[in-house]
Amino acid sequence: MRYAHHVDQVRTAEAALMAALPEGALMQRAAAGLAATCAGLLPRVYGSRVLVLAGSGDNGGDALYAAARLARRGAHAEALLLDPAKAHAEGLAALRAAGGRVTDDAGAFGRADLVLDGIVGIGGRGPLRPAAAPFAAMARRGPVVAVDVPSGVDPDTGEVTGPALRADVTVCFGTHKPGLLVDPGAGYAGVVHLVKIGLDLPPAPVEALQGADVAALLPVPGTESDKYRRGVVGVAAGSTRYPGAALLAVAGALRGGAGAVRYTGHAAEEVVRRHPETLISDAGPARAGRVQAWVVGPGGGDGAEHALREALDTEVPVLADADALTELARLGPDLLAGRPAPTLLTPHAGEAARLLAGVGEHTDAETVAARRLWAARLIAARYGATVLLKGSTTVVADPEGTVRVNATGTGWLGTAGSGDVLSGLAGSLLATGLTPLDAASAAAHLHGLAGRHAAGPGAPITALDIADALRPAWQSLTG
Ligand SMILES: NC(=O)C1=CN([C@@H]2O[C@H](COP(=O)(O)OP(=O)(O)OC[C@H]3O[C@@H](n4cnc5c(N)ncnc54)[C@H](OP(=O)(O)O)[C@@H]3O)[C@@H](O)[C@H]2O)[C@@H](O)CC1
Ligand SMILES: [K+]
Repeated sequence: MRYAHHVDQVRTAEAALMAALPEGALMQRAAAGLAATCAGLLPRVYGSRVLVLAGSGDNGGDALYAAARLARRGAHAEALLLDPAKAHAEGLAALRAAGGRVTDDAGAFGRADLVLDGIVGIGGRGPLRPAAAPFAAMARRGPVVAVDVPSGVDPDTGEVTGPALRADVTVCFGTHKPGLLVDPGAGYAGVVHLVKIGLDLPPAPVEALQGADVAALLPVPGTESDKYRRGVVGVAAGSTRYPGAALLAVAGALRGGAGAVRYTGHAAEEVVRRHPETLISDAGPARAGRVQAWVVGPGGGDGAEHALREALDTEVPVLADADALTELARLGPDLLAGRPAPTLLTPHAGEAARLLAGVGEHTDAETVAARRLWAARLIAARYGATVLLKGSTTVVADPEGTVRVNATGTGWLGTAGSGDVLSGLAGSLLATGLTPLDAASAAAHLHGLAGRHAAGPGAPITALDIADALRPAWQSLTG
């Protein structure tokens, strides 16, 4: 598991630890870890050109001390001070003592074998300021290593509102920051290395499951299991106009761990032809027969409201997607109030914007994509439901405030019907007894892996390719 903490939590833990340590000890721990990572990135430290972009705070201090360590090993280290009057005095003295020097030649950026971005860290707000902004667009020769956070990325949210410095590697201290795990910020962070510095931190508000965490969640049928004990997932999807969504949701559900899939809707014939193992019910969710979770909405068309209302009237968890979300946004969160079982909503950015409009927060898909944590948390809180917000880095938020992010996805997943497979998969995991938070985060992880598996080194994929790749994706976690 990767854990991420907010800036105020880091500051509190830092203050407690600093009080117990000799002055400067924490910064030396950070600088030592940073210098070690940089040394590993350089073919050899001796003779290589290292440039520090140093801002006005301790982030610049970390970078200067790290450069001093590299200078002591023979690197040509230079520092470009963005706010010379406020540069970290002790760090600068250490760099000079080690043979490094200050430069005001911006061309050093393009010549450096490695650039340390010490412009701003957790003290940062907003985009790069004018003195640093040109570096965001400048050609580079060697890797850029962000110190703690890529400058210009909001550490708490991952929001990027203007120029920011794209890093190849980010070395963060004590804990991850949410902005390193959530896009668009995550896209600026590159590979993230954590340097532990001994902070005593509270429970993390944002976490990212790793392969082993997901493997531990996935259901394993016992020897006594039969299809009913493993869980039956109901799928109310598809319409005469959109039968394909039903096929894809069922395809995902069949590979999601439930023992059986029960389908109800207008695409029964197509579903059985393609997936003969599916149980078919003529009645809607209210009378379709026993299931442990309902998936409702993909390709639902005009019938989506009726199916949603019937599913919500049952006593089992409900996953609402696509047309069911549009209906929910129109009808408002009261529709979910008082349900005896949890609800999982799986919007893409456009549907999320509709759900937000349903609670009086008028926004658009672009804003949702740029403010993913905000959007997912707000929908979860206002609808009292768990939310899986699809897109680059999927964000899962539950109404209690826990957030999980998933980074296994690939751009190739952005293909028609991909979301239908995901909702079937997540619904299937719900039916096996996982909580909405676990079902959604495991499904997002598996779906992302399946997309990568299907796309291989890089090729367009179809939604059915993703469904077919769910089995090898699952095996790659449990094997
Ligand atoms: N916490 C820990 O456990 C440890 C922390 N450590 C390190 O300390 C770092 C935090 O240092 P910090 O508090 O001095 O703040 P920092 O990020 O350097 O910013 C300095 C000033 O920059 C300014 N500024 C704001 N936005 C800006 C922008 N967009 N572009 C340009 N400038 C901007 C703003 O000042 P302003 O100009 O607004 O007055 C702000 O006060 C942390 O990230 C880590 O590297 C480690 O050493 C050890 C353990
Ligand atoms: K930085």
